[in-house]
Amino acid sequence: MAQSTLDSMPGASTGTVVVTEPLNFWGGKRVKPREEKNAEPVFEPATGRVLCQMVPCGAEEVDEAIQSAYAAYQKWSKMAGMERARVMLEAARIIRERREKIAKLEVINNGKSITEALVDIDIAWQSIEYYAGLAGTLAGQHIQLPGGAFAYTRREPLGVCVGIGAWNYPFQIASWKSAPALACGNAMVFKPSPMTPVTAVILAEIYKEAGVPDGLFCVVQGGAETGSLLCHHPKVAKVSFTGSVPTGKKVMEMSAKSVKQVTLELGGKSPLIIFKDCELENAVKGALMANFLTQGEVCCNGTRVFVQREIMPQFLEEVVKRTKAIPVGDPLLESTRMGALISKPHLEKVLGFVSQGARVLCGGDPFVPSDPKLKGGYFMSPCVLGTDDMTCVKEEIFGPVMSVLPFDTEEEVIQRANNTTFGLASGVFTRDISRAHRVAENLEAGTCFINNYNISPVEVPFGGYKMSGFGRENGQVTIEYYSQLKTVVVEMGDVESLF
Ligand SMILES: NC(=O)c1ccc[n+]([C@@H]2O[C@H](COP(=O)([O-])OP(=O)(O)OC[C@H]3O[C@@H](n4cnc5c(N)ncnc54)[C@H](O)[C@@H]3O)[C@@H](O)[C@H]2O)c1
Repeated sequence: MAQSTLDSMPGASTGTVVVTEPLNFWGGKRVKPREEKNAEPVFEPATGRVLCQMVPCGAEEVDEAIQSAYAAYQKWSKMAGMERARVMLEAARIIRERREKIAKLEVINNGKSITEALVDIDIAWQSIEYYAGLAGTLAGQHIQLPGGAFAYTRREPLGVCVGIGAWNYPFQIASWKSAPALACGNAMVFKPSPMTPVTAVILAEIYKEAGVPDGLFCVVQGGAETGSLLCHHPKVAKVSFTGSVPTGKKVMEMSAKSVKQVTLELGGKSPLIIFKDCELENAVKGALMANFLTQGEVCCNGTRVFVQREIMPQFLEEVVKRTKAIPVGDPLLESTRMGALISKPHLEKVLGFVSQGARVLCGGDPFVPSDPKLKGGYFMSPCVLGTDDMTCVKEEIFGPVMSVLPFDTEEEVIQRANNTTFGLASGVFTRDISRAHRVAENLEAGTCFINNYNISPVEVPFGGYKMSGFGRENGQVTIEYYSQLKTVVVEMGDVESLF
């Protein structure tokens, strides 16, 4: 298995790992692709080398995975919440124990720095631990009715849920979706992005080792076609999707045909508003955190940084100085703060945005690290832009590109901040607490950070407004997105019939 891939991890360095084990998982084990003919190469972003082959699952394989998940669901859903919790806590413990190996594999497949990947893996096990804690608390209500009759509600699972993931947080997305799903008694079939297929199957193995019934968490590999087979399958009760707005719309349309529930975690172009009364040092740090994690490939990034005109010169001086100082290079080195973008076409797309006539204050060029093994990697220098009204300020770039825009008044900046079809996140830096809460109230976004940016504790709901999607991940509320209420009405006397 990839237990063997994982075992090779401690000594692994960039440019050395090849993954050959099958990447599908159902029925409690890894499953070889039925036919190899549509195999696609998966690249290690830091070197441009082929890491493995991704072979998409066809209709029969998708059906097998779903049937195996359904069989597991029949057992798992009958267990008490506390029994499910014990298994999930064991899964969280195993992930914690193997965090370094899993993080390394994530880096090799995704290109992000090891420092960040370790945080991602920690957030993944924390999410499983958090929902394990909630599993035993799921309960209904008792409602007294006239004449001794009563009703009660039962919080029941939905059935087989599908998770479809993006490539920027592969292991974490699989955990954020499966943790609440499993806590509520569902099974999940997860499809990772075809660009990052290698770590979801490790999560599947860990769940199995922790004691879930075979089939409870399955992994099918593939792209759009496999995703569409999952969304159309009649035995699937819900689809939880993380990805771009155009794909999210398709997922919703396909799911509508058989009235499946849908959660959509989509893209963003989030505003970060910095008022002149802010603590400047923190605001600068906040702007960097809002733009440069995971090479800027983060859905909730605050890529439109609005700065009040009076403090613009000092702000720009600091931000540009620190952006230029970000160490870009081998993502497995602890000193690296920015690794490689996910793919060559994506790097070219991001560089294309920069070259659209914007005022470049720093970066925005292809970057070739001095280490010869990284020559074919997809690196660029982090970039700060200083002009308004360009495509860069409207469309999601999904790369290390921050746009800094001047503003004068609170009223004006709120109107400009909300002038977007997206609504995933937002942020405000100010020392004026009334202003902070007023701005938070008026921003049209699912999250508003006050005097910080891009922290995502698992206890806190996360999700979008407007075209950034609906439904939530994390927090107690997500239980509602993975369960349904049954009402049971109980008569204690005779039936009063009108007939
Ligand atoms: N809101 C969030 O939580 C969040 C988190 C991470 C990424 N994102 C967003 O994801 C996007 C980047 O990820 P991406 O490039 O992988 O997005 P994408 O939309 O191209 O792909 C996402 C997933 O959908 C699958 N897919 C593609 N076509 C499909 C179809 N027709 N039917 C079913 N599935 C299909 C892909 O194979 C992949 O697994 C960005 O827009 C980013 O903002 C959002």
